[in-house]
Amino acid sequence: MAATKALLMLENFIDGKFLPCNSYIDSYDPSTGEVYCRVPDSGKEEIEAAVEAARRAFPGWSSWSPQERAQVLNKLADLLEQSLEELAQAESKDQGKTLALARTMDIPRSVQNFRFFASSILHHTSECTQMDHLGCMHYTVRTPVGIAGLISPWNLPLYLLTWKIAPAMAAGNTVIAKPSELTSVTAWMLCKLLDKAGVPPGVVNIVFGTGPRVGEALVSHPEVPLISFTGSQPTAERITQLSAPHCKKLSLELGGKNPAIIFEDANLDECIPATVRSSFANQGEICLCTSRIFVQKSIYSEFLKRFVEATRKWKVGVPSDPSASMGALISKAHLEKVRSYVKKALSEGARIQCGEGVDKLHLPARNQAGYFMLPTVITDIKDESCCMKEEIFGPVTCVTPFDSEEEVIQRANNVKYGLAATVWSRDVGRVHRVAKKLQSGLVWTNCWLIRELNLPFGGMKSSGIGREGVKDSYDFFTEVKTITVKH
Ligand SMILES: NC(=O)c1ccc[n+]([C@@H]2O[C@H](COP(=O)([O-])OP(=O)(O)OC[C@H]3O[C@@H](n4cnc5c(N)ncnc54)[C@H](O)[C@@H]3O)[C@@H](O)[C@H]2O)c1
Ligand SMILES: N/C(=C/C=C\C=O)C(=O)O
Repeated sequence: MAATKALLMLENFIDGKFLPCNSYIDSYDPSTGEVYCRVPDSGKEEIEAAVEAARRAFPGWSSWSPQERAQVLNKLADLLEQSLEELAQAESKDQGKTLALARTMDIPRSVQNFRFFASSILHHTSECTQMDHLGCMHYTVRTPVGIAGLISPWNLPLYLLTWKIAPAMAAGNTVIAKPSELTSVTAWMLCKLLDKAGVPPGVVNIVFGTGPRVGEALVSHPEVPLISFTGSQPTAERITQLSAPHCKKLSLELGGKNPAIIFEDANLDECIPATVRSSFANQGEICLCTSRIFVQKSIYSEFLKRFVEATRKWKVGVPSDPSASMGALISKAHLEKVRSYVKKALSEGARIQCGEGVDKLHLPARNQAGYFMLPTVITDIKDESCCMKEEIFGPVTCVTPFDSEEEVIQRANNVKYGLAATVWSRDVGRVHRVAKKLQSGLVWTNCWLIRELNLPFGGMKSSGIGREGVKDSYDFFTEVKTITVKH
């Protein structure tokens, strides 16, 4: 009889202790489609216990100096760095991304998040004004909000969880975090490092489970005054409804339908590989990924030919394969959702230049049930198509020609999202001019995904509310008070 593999059993981490749950959710290895892990299916009871722990820990943690808190965050960064390989293996297995990407992006950025906010918390300044004629001075002070509710998505699990935990802790808040139930393993591994880093019990509590059950229990709890959420717009709408009665502070980092605008003077030797990467990195499961490519008409044919050739070299493989550029999508349901957009495009008369339904996917036998899909390029698609309007969040990108700068700006802006964009041109005046006119919170010119953590990150329109970054996260995770002194 074939030996059944022992399942990895996660536990909630509350008040510095790992606690079992009375029900669990199956979690799958996207590269094989097999259940390999079980995640606690927590609810109100677990949130109540986490709130009690976080409440109890808050007076102590918030009274620590920024220097003392920074020391703990730096120790945590060191411990994460020492566990990089183990964490990368776990992230790759849990999310389906290549091991190479987990090693070079996800885990190093998680380390950087703790180091970055450990440093920045030491350098914030407050404001002061004087009214000499009234014998008054005014100054601001910032204090931690209290218990921070953090909800993160499945595409960059530890990277985006730590992007919230680090600033919340640095500012003196205690934390209740709920990672995605689809990718909970590295959050659980993080919990195993907290005590060794010197994090007092109750400062960081991680409760696992589904959005509607434990997520909503967290969002609607009256003692959690703020929610930092990264995920989809429909979920954000639900969170906004639930938190409204409590007038909670909300940070909402949502989806995108990000354009790449390629002018005829672009350096195609640089632009094409960068735009393949911006379209298909992490299986296209990055909120900043390019999903609409506008190419000036005079170079459209050359660009398309070279872009399709380069896309066909973007290898889909088993995540542990060092030659793979892309791994498996997160779930069977998500794979079917992404495929349905390609079918829809075909039904509208669009052309599939490469990928889904055109080229053949080659995988080992044990991975045939994995959630793999080829990077897919769609052309001859109308701007009104759902493939050009809706976030697909998979390895699918659309290429379409344009004539003038004015036309392409209008078309690029003509979606409900406003998260990121790339602009490719050697004309420096043009890149500045176009970047300013694009309705995006982030614009990369002649590059993609060079992240400056000091500056605001986030989107406009339906891509979210608020920003994250050194000042923006500090402002979000603190309350400001203006004090007037009459002398
Ligand atoms: N702007 C960004 O920085 C950014 C980054 C990554 C992902 N995203 C977006 O996230 C989406 C993909 O991630 P996803 O599928 O995990 O999103 P999702 O909204 O389904 O889930 C995100 C998180 O919210 C939780 N959740 C779901 N329903 C909830 C509810 N009713 N109450 C409370 N919590 C709930 C989930 O369990 C998960 O932890 C895409 O739209 C992508 O663009 C945005
Ligand atoms: N918040 C960030 C998100 C990046 C990609 C999301 O899918 C970041 O880079 O800081």
